[in-house]
Amino acid sequence: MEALITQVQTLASTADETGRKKLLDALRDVQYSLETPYDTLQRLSYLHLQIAGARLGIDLTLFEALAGNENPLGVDELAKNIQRSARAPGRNPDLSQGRILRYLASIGMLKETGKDEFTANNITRVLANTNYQGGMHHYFDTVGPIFLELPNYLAETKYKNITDNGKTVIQKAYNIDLPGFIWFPSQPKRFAYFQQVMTVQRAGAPDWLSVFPVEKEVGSWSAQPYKALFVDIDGGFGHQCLAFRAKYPKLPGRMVLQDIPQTLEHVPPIEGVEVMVQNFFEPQAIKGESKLPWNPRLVSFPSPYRSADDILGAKFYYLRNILHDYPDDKCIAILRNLASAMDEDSRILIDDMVLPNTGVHWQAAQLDLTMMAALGSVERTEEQWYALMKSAKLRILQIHTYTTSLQDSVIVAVPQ
Ligand SMILES: C[S@@+](CC[C@H](N)C(=O)[O-])C[C@H]1O[C@@H](n2cnc3c(N)ncnc32)[C@H](O)[C@@H]1O
Repeated sequence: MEALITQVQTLASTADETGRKKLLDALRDVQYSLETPYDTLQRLSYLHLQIAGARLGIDLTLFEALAGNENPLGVDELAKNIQRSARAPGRNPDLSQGRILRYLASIGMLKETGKDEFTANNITRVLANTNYQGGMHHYFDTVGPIFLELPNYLAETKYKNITDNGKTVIQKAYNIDLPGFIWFPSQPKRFAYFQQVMTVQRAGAPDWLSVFPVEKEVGSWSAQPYKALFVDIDGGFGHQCLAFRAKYPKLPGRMVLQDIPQTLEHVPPIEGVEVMVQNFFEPQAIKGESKLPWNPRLVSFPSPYRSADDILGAKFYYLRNILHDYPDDKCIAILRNLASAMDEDSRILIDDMVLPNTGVHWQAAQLDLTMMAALGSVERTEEQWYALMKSAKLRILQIHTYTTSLQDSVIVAVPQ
């Protein structure tokens, strides 16, 4: 047994991302093949409890306490840590029986080192990180109730595909009329958790800059007089602007982060990145037509808008994980707003999943169902992307794929 485990670990340590994922899936298949029906019942029936356990551990600051100590901690010491924690004020948990801790250890979220004594493992360290904690909150607090409603919703709607973002499971789960992405920003706590997890999505996997040939695409394009090189449309906290600038510090041209005010008010200043309010359902402000000279006194875009007339078209209009939030009619509206802003050198870069027609990975399939249930949208197959772009009167020039399980890709598009 030990030899087998060492062999698997060695294989994993030398594998690339694709190989590592293949190994994980193969190990899962072996595990399931060994299950008795009762094992299967046990595993599936308690899936809710696993994420509830993670939430509990986060609320009690257990993961931070263990990850912050090299040595194992006893339950009494852990309880004292929780009382001292600024994030769990007034909490005085009874850990004396170790029930929560032993459950978390039994499902691998921490490690039991002796009687009433625990230490961190790799999963503890993930759950001690604020952004991953945001993810646990997002999936437990906000997405969880949607999953619970999904079977009944689909039974009531005769299992039709969900394509209307005003009639998804979210309206039933939260007793609201608004589409998810209109309702969501009005929920500051939920929205903040979501933005946190957005910053770590795909962490550890290759990113789009590893495959997209930025310098080649920029070629002889000139940023003169004051053109934007990169507009991150609904870029959230601006992490892609940061990554782009870190990789290409010398490329000329302005960097612009656009989003809605509810998001931008949480974004700390980012050096070299101008922040601009832009609703993507309204005409894109950074556009090809230039009527007025540039006003050099304005070093950042005030909110709300400055005059759009003195802003020149951008080289790249980048949309990461935006179009998968919307059904086709809304995507077409977003894309048309961009198409009418583009000049002949502009390119739309869509950073989204491009699914194969068969053999979709479970991580992609679960995201797709979440999109359907919450937003009436879809993770599109290559065929669906081509059809959507044609309807938006755009032409796909290339598709650069950079992850294997999710098939994250950059779709490069121009007006037809
Ligand atoms: C799925 S997140 C993607 C964020 C970012 N592109 C990323 O990959 O991390 C969607 C973003 O769209 C923004 N958003 C939602 N509705 C919008 C609208 N009507 N106009 C502009 N941005 C919007 C949200 O504030 C959020 O930052």
